[in-house]
Amino acid sequence: MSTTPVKVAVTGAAGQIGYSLLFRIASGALFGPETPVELRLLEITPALKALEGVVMELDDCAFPTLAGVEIGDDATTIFNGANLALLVGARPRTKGMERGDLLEANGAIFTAQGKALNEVAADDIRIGVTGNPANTNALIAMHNAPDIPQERFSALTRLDHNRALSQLAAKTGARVTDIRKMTIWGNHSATQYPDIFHAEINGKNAAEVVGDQAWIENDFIPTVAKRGAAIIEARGSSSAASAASATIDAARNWIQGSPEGDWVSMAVRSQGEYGVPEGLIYSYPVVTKGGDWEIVEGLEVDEFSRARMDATAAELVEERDAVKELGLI
Ligand SMILES: NC(=O)C1=CN([C@@H]2O[C@H](COP(=O)(O)OP(=O)(O)OC[C@H]3O[C@@H](n4cnc5c(N)ncnc54)[C@H](O)[C@@H]3O)[C@@H](O)[C@H]2O)C=CC1
Ligand SMILES: O=C([O-])CC(=O)C(=O)O
Repeated sequence: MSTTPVKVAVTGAAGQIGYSLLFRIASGALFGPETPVELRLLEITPALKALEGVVMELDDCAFPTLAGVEIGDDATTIFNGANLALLVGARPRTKGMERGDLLEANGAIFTAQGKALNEVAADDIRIGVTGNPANTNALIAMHNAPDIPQERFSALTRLDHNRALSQLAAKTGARVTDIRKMTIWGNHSATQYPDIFHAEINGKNAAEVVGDQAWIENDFIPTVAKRGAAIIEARGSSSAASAASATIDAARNWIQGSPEGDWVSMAVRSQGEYGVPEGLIYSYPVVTKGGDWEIVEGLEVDEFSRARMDATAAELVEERDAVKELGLI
């Protein structure tokens, strides 16, 4: 085992997703059995006691890969020297809260955390944002960390990607491992566009294998895009274990690379690829290697896809303009 632990900061560590995520990171699911991990856990002050309980449980697992845990409510202390920051904690929308209020509350969190990361994170920092509205929270953090290269920020659409794989597998009888080149375009919201027109099932075009445009339009796309709401409806609270699993998948592929001959979906800073306004954090098909990502370019986009890619971009433009108006970026 190597001796220098990787420092992984997790925010919202006492929350639902945290409760699944921390144990998997500590057990080696992210960096493998040979790499020790130090967890640095950020919470708001009232949640620190609950977080102490979670740390007691982490201790009780006696994970061979867990080299240490630090907890606290000060971002500058917790992010100090972090190599990877998973920003999960966010302010949920509560009754009577307008969209603007939500953006403002989260704006304050991601402004402060962006600044702290800028100040104290390690030079090789990678930042994955899970907390909603994930794309715009990532945008705010990125703008508040001017010394960190913009490509080090991404927002989580891997859960949507995994949901899409699972729905397509169920429809066609394939295994998820038979499917490649799934794409989620745009925002982690109901406007996202899960696209199977470039996907392959055992090397054959997925849309052709399905052969049912009505299913794609009326079933597949809305099921994937509204899955978060369906889980809340059924479970009484939002996806947590699957969100934690996707957070791990996304970070692991980012650092260790996407599978040969395949790609993954990540929301990353647009430089105008596929006609998306520059500067948005927009989900694209990406190939990753050694902590870097590259957008898969040159895919053909028909009218059906274009309309959906534009609609989700328009929503992100609205969110960006709202946070700009609030002076957050
Ligand atoms: N991108 C995605 O695919 C998904 C995103 N989410 C989002 O992830 C976020 C977390 O979800 P849950 O764990 O279920 O929520 P939760 O409410 O159980 O936990 C959130 C935690 O964040 C903490 N927190 C709030 N402000 C903080 C701050 N300034 N610094 C550090 N911690 C802070 C809270 O105290 C709480 O413990 C939510 O915004 C949720 O909407 C959830 C599922 C999927
Ligand atoms: O809406 C939420 O908080 C949950 C969410 O993002 C999802 O499950 O995709």
